[in-house]
Amino acid sequence: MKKLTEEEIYKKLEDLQDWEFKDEAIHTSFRFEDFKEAFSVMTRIAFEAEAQQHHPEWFNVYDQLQISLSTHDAGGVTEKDFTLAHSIEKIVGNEE
Ligand SMILES: C[C@H](O)[C@H](O)[C@H]1CNC2=NC(N)=NC(=O)C2=N1
Repeated sequence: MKKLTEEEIYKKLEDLQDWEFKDEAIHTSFRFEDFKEAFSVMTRIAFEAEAQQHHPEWFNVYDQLQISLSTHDAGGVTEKDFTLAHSIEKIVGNEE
């Protein structure tokens, strides 16, 4: 999969709320009601990641979840990262 240019990445970020491009990856963070809510969302994301064969780098403490997406083989951000990002937004209820 082809690594996207910075211009392409910034254009695609316009369709995602609260995601940013930094260090060859796209990043976001969420805060939930509690740990149960956070881990429940993480479980749903995990199943979707498996289905897409594309997996998040993430960090969770209690009700907080930080997510970074990149494509290792490409050494940067590809279409696959944006596909998973939009799936994550749907799972958390920010997108239809
Ligand atoms: C073979 C398998 O599809 C690859 O190793 C996948 C697995 N999940 C992945 N996830 C992410 N985020 N980036 C990758 O490059 C990647 N590669």
